[in-house]
Amino acid sequence: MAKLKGALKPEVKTRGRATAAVTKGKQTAAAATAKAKPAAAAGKRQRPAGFSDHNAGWLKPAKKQQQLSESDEEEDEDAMLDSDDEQQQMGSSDDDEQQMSGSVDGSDDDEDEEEEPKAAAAASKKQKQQAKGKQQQALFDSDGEEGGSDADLGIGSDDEFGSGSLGSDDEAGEGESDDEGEGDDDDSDDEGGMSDDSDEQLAIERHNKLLEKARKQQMADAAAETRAMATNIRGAGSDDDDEGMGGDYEDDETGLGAKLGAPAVGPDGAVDLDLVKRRLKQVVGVLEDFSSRRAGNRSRSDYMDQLKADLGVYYGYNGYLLGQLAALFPPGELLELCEACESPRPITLRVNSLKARRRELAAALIGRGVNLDPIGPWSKVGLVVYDSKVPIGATPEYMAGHYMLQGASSFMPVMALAPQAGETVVDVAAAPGGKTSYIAALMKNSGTIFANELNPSRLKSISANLSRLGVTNAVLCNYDGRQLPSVVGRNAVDRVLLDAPCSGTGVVSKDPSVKTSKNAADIWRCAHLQKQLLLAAIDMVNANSTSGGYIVYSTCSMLVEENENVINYVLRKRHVKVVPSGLEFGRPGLARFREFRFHPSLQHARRFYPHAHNLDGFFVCKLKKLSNATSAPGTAAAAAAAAGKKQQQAAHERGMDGSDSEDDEQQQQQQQRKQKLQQQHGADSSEEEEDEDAGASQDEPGSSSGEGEEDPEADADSDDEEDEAGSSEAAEVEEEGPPAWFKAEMERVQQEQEAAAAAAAASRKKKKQQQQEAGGGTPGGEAQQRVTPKLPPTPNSISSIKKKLKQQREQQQQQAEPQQPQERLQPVQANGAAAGKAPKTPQQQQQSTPKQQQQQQQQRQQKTPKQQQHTPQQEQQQKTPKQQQQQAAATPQQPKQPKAAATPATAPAASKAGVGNGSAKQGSRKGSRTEVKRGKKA
Ligand SMILES: C[S@@+](CC[C@H](N)C(=O)[O-])C[C@H]1O[C@@H](n2cnc3c(N)ncnc32)[C@H](O)[C@@H]1O
Repeated sequence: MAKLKGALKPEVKTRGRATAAVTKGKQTAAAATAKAKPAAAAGKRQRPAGFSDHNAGWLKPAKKQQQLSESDEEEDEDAMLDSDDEQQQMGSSDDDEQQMSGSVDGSDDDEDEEEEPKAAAAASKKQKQQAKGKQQQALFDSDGEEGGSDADLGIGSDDEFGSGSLGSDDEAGEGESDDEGEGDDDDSDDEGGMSDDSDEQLAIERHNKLLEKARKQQMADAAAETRAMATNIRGAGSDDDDEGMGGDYEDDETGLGAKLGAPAVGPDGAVDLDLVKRRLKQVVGVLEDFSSRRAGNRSRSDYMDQLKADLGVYYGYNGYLLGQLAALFPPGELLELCEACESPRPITLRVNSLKARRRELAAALIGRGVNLDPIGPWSKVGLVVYDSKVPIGATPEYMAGHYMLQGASSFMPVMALAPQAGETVVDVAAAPGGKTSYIAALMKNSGTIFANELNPSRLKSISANLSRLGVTNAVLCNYDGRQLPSVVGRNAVDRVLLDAPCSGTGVVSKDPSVKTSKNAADIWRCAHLQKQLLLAAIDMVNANSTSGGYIVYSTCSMLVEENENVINYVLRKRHVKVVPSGLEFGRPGLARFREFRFHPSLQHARRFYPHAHNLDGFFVCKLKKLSNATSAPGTAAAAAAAAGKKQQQAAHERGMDGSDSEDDEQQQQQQQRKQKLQQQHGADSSEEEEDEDAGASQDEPGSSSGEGEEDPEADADSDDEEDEAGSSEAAEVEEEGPPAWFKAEMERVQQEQEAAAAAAAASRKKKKQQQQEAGGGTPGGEAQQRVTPKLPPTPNSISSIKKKLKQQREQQQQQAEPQQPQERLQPVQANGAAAGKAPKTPQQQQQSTPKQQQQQQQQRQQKTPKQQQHTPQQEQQQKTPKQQQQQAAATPQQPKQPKAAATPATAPAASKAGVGNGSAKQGSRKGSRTEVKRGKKA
């Protein structure tokens, strides 16, 4: 078995510098042996984590560009996500874990030796690539648009280099002056090492395999060294103990390289990072097989404490962040994550489909010496750049706006948002505009994008990027995102993207200061702002949008407080639900974390990790707005109102049917429990059952979601979820339509109307009696009795309320107005025809009092055939809650229905117009409209 130090060793030494005095002794040896070290044997194992790609034949790296085939044409159209890839990616961590614990057994030695020559070249390549990490980064950092100084080096302005972090927004401007991109020439010979491999394997896959192999070898070396060291210490000659922490070392912590709790120092008394690394791996091995490998009576927390301490020393994280990450990942993965965060993610670009096609752009760039591949089958517009002979942010194609330098993870939120042509979309936190421009491309430059950014100094980066990329449908705004609803409007847009400012814990590789600079207070501050921004984002979206009604929330943080907990918060505050994002890979969001219990639908959210997906740490969650109500059904106020109303109803019904008090109590308890659940809504409920109950309150019938158009699978998922969770709340939402507060207001208005109508009826009755007493009865009065429609039993609708209101007003008018004999006949005559009733004889008409005639007119108008086609419920459903609200507000002063109703001022005009010629066309506008309609019907 090769006993050489891994290719990553020099990198390891570099890492430790910040936090420890480094023992230098072994570094040279590590560096010297690294080139001879077989970094990897490609292709014989399961695919490593990283980009997956089924487009291997699509384009070859630079040296193979002549092999470009016309069959590639279809790729852009047909690239499909392959879930197998995800399985492989997800499964890769298991694979890694096996290697971690099993690498000491040397089972892969033969394979290593066979592939050594090729792998050595690859390792050398890898080393150079790592050394060039800064060079690569500089390709992108040279950003004239964001304050970069060197125009020669490109003008890429990329969200990767824009800061998502609070308080460090200007990091985007830190572009390094870089002409090192040219230095890539030197490495071109090495590319053969990569391209010699099977054509079936993409370079990125090979790259990952090499990485993985190197890591595995490094672990094997470390284990061997550990054994050797332990052997030396113990004075025993055997180094055959492959059991690591098990076997001989069970009671001897020297197997760790350093005892638990002891500083890992070398002979010179300085911290020995090699020793730290070895202990890290050994401790991980023990923790993954704790019962058989722990030493003596050491507890798990002893090992965990050691793990965190060593991670802190080795990688430079502070205790707070390590605690958070350790709660998120099992030990082996935590180590992988820390390791992955030490190297930059692949450089990627997004083809601007407004100006270019991927295949053509790729060919052009390859021609300039850019070594690239499609990013993966999950994107039709992404390219991954391995290296380049030219500054990738300064090519003619870049200048012409054919592409945007953009981290692969930043594709995800826009893909989840899935903006449609012609929509109105808000990008709440837009600088430097990477996602905005992608949105514009998906919308084909149609509709409107409000691209907002708080930091004025970052506005120019958006402006420059959008201009270069040919985006013409964006409006730049400079507001605090929390104010946007009052600027753009509430319930006014189709979709909102909130790519929120965050702690940046997912982009440590770009900003290593995050490792030490973030504490609990920072995270809390971020989360607080994120919640406010997300509420504002939701408030802008129109739930009744025919094509949209969606909000996507994303962060480049891995912390639950900034992600799932923010979503869970808004689920309680607004009437939204989590829907599948449509992203086919990424790990599911968390429904449980530490003391948190989130809504189960949070599993629809997606998490991306550097070590698992070769992407920045990222979180994406898609929400569907269910109604434009400002309070969600889950809020305390809404729950109390709903519960109170139901209790009232139940009590009323029991009063009628005589249910016993035990039922009452049970029902009350049920109500209280439901109310409590709605208030807690998962965040602090501890039982699974409660989560599910709370879940029901988030569901809605799929019919109104409109998801099917863009995400059929999402629809199916939603339906499943609704079925599972039960739909009692959903039915309530669907049936009742308007929110609770609105209905309560309607009921109040209705009660007032009914009271007024009853008073008016009593008054009428009294008057009638008086008339009868005075004149011996009036046929007109009888007629009125006959034609007055009996109002339907108070449906909870605006139209019925309006009818009642109108009726009441008419009653009042009748009582207040002086009678005008000249005009009294005309409305009745006309109305009689319009309503399809047998016209009364002149005699009958004369017998009706003006009030009665007016009443008859109004009643007939209220029951025009058109109106009769619509039930009050239908009318209600046809209006948005906002319209209903406006209508309700306007109803008492300005009843709009029926349209034909003549006001007291216009009625005489209409009457006059009808006199003599039977035509209403010469009447006033209102009157004539009414009369024309009548005329036609007649
Ligand atoms: C993650 S970055 C956005 C990256 C951008 N979406 C892209 O893809 O190019 C977050 C941005 O939010 C901005 N920001 C911070 N607080 C804000 C607030 N209250 N309102 C709006 N934007 C804010 C920051 O200046 C930063 O530019």
